[in-house]
Amino acid sequence: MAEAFQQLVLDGDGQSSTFTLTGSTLQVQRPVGRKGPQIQFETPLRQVLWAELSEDNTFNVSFLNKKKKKKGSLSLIHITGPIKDNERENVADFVKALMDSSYQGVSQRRRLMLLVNPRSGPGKARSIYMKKIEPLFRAARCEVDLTYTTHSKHATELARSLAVGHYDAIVTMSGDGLIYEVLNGLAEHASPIQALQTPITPIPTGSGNGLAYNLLGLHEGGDVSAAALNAIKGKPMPIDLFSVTQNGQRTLSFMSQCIGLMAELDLGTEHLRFMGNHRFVYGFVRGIARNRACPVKLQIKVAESDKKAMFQSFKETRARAISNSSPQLVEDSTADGNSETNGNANAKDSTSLPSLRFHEEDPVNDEGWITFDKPVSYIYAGKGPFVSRDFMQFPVSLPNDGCIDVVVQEVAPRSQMLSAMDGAEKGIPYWKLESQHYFKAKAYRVVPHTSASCLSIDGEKYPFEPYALEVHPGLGALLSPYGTYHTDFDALS
Ligand SMILES: Nc1ncnc2c1ncn2[C@@H]1O[C@H](COP(=O)(O)OP(=O)(O)OP(=O)(O)O)[C@@H](O)[C@H]1O
Repeated sequence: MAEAFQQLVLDGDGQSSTFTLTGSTLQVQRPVGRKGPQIQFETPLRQVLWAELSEDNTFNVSFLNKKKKKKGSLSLIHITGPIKDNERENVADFVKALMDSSYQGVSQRRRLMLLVNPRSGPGKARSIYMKKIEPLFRAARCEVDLTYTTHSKHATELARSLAVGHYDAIVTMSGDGLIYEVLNGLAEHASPIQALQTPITPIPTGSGNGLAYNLLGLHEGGDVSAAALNAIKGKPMPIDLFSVTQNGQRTLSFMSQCIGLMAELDLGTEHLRFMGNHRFVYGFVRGIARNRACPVKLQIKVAESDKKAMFQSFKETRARAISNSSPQLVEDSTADGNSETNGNANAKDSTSLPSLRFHEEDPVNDEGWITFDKPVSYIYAGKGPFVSRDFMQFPVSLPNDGCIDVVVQEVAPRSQMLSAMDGAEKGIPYWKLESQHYFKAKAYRVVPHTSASCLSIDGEKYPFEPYALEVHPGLGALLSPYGTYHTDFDALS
């Protein structure tokens, strides 16, 4: 265990720099120029990427510092200075203490498979990688295996033949779509259960980056440096995945499925991409103006439907996860090169995905299934509170509670539907909108009675035809600094 407090004073040309290691931060005080004023940094140890004493008596430290002006994004700082021969022992002790405490419970020199989609979002992923991410991985001495994806499904092909155990994480620079491709590639791997235990983590350069916001929260979710730091220091966090079957085809989903108004406002406005994000607002308002039902048969295997009980359980589970996983304090099972086992540990060596339990023709007679019998405006089901930066559709979602959150919006008066936009970024409709039903479910099935709508699975367009879904507890893994999603949700005051 590293000492809680340690100080290093270096006397470069008569002007001293002081490095202080407290229990949780590194403080640096050094002169700017020969006679300039002192500059001060105080950075959490989690943001220290590397420290070393080189053979030629140079002390180097690299860390990420929060810029106060630039919306609090992280920037990389290197400090280098000569030391004297007689300081070597002292400096070596300090470097060891700093490295031990900065990487407590986390393996150093992570081996990362990095997939950069140069066409994602506004098309800047390549330059963001060169300018911001590569220097950061280099500073942390990560071993990076980089591929620029060249075509659709390229990530699936690479994940399908992943060398299991070779990487500590798969990092994507794109949007949520590339994660979906990676997961479905891992699902087609010869050892899918093991392959899916390789943690995945996004660096947000796409147009939809919901997962990054769920992992890092609203403040850091859009910061590519914070996301790269999560790749370097995040801890494996098991997540539930979903099997969706349609027309005999099985795919894995990690984020959401949507039909009715909320799917139409996205997939039904693709021809309006030139409008940017305004197209979603246009699609929403158009949907409310039409205010039509999406006729479907919906059956749900319900685990919980009481909003207060779900909220209580969310608060307790979240608090437990955070206290078990405060940064720097958790054992990292990737430290020895083996990824963390998860809820499917007993199936670790299996050569196939978990078998399907709830996809039979008509499950209504089974225990726990209900049929939703009111006219439906939309169904949105998924995992992770945010489906996009400004829409918290699943406020009580937990990464591995073995459930999918299913939101069913009844057809309601237009004024009520419009009020659903109020506080949608904070999940307020969960409490306020009585016509919005919320279930924790183990499985659900949808049979459309119309062809006039859309089905979106993790943002991808699927035929608007019958499908069934079931949850696989802890089948996948992400990296997280917090052991749970970094979003909060409160009771109405
Ligand atoms: N070099 C490439 N050229 C074209 N498409 C690619 C390339 N590499 C990957 N893709 C595809 O680009 C898609 C990117 O999806 P993703 O959600 O990650 O990013 P995005 O920019 O948010 O996408 P979108 O705006 O389409 O939602 C993936 O479906 C993938 O198949």
